[in-house]
Amino acid sequence: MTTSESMPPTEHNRKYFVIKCGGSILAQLPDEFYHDLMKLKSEGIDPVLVHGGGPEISHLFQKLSIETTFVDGLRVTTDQMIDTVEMVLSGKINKQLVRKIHRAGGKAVGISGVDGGMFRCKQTEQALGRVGEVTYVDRSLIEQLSISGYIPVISPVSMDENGQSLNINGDEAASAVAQSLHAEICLVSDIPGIYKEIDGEKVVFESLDDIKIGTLIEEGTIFGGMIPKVKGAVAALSDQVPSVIILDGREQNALLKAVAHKTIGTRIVRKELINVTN
Ligand SMILES: Nc1ncnc2c1ncn2[C@@H]1O[C@H](COP(=O)(O)OP(=O)(O)O)[C@@H](O)[C@H]1O
Ligand SMILES: CC(=O)N[C@@H](CCC(=O)OP(=O)(O)O)C(=O)O
Repeated sequence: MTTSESMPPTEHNRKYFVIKCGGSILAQLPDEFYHDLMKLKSEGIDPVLVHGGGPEISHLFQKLSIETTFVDGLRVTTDQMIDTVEMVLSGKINKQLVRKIHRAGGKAVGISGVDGGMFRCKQTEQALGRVGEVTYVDRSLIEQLSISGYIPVISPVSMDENGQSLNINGDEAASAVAQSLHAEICLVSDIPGIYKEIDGEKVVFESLDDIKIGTLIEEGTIFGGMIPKVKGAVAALSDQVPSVIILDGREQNALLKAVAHKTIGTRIVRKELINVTN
């Protein structure tokens, strides 16, 4: 996946690659991961980072003796909790990532769904409290930063039409960003891909389609934080987003392999595409 050498990238022909870094893996990502980001950028592919930070938020709530609950992988977020969520995601974690990219020799700008009114969101459902879903992404800020040589680092925290902050799941935010940029997505987590336990052994699926994913959720093979991940992935699949890959960010050259469509992690594609390639 490279851009033509004769045609310098403009906002019209840029090739974006959306990378979502889960909170489960952030602290364990090797320096090589950040160097590979720079490599992508130097090869004419614009990485756009979206991050989570669920474990860090849970850890802080535990210290504050505030109980947290999840429904299908989404954190029930009360009015009292939302500011803490925003501080952890848009403050601490966002800036940690920006610092790491700079240490690797790159340039990054940390923003959240609020900045430039990038995400338009609505509350998901009353029972989840201040949890939202993205209904529209204005890609202009991402484009401007990318054109200027920066890697955008996006915290998913956002707001509704009244300016009230909303907690958005990182995987769902990444899916919305990728749809808007017509980019492939790489969901970086702490597992080698989506697996099923067979005779006590975790067998990783090399590829999965939307139909099979539905079955795996129903039978309980896919649970917890993996649910918003695969739902976001399936929602993003389109002519412009042909596949989404879920992988372990600690694997050697994970990002480069994902971009080159080499065998790594689990690739999620639409059913008709699996039929064509298999
Ligand atoms: N079938 C599955 N294959 C792999 N992981 C799964 C599966 N079902 C549920 N999970 C869980 O999903 C977790 C990844 O989701 P999550 O904790 O939200 O990660 P992240 O913080 O990286 O977004 C894994 O650590 C694993 O416990
Ligand atoms: C609504 C909702 O669940 N928001 C997530 C946002 C962070 C996130 O998505 O973090 P991971 O990618 O590490 O799971 C949360 O509060 O945990």
